[in-house]
Amino acid sequence: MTRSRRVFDTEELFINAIAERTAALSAHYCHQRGYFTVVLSGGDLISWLRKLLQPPYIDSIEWSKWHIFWVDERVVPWDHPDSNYKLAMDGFLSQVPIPTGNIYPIDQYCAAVGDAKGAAFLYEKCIKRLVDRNIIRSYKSSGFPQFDLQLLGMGPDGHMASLFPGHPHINFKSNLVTYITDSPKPPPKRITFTLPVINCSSYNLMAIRGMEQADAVARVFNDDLDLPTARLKADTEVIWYLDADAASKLSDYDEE
Ligand SMILES: O=C1O[C@H](COP(=O)(O)O)[C@@H](O)[C@H](O)[C@H]1O
Repeated sequence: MTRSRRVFDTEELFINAIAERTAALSAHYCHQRGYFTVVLSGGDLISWLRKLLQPPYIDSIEWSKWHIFWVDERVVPWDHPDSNYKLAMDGFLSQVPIPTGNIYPIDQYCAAVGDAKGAAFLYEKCIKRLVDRNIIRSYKSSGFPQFDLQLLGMGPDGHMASLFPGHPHINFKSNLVTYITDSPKPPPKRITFTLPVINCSSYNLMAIRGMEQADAVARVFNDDLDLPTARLKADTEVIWYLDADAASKLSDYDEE
């Protein structure tokens, strides 16, 4: 596995780099397999995908081959303002021609009634079904899902997906998807990929901007394993895209 890190001076350069890398990986996997499996997170990440909605990307990407998943989801109705699915639909997915059947939100009924356990169970089942159909690759024949690209963000406390510092679920290994009902960041009910699934991904792109994240970024690069984000790996490459504020407490970095 390689780990690369780039620091960008402007938001424009930062979002251009996300679009460029995503489009390059899309071209690679669409050509190689006929599918591109993309895992989204919530938060600021979605607005940073906006370059993909513009030329040249909007016209050149083979959107019909994309399959969309969520690394974590808040267990709220699909149309709730806290829903990561709604965030992605409103800000990105509704504006690209990805077939509806290739978009995999959490179960609508579980979301509506707030059944976190049921939502995690059904999401795991959905992922396994797609591994069986060979839409999601299987990690080195282990049966574990291997996504092509996960687009991730980090909270100021160092959480990624819905894996929070100090919570035992960071060590869960027996499920692909787990759930919590006591998230320190609202809303409390969430489902999340477990760490082994996150770290199986071929590429993990972690995008972080802002001064609020600077302490956690410095701790991550000092390998402070109390922070879930410090445990991020990938099968091929972990790509860190930061802005100057987020990188400001690192001892060394190259600005672009
Ligand atoms: O609650 C969540 O937070 C993280 C980080 O969000 P950010 O806005 O600080 O980047 C996000 O990655 C996750 O998907 C979301 O559910």
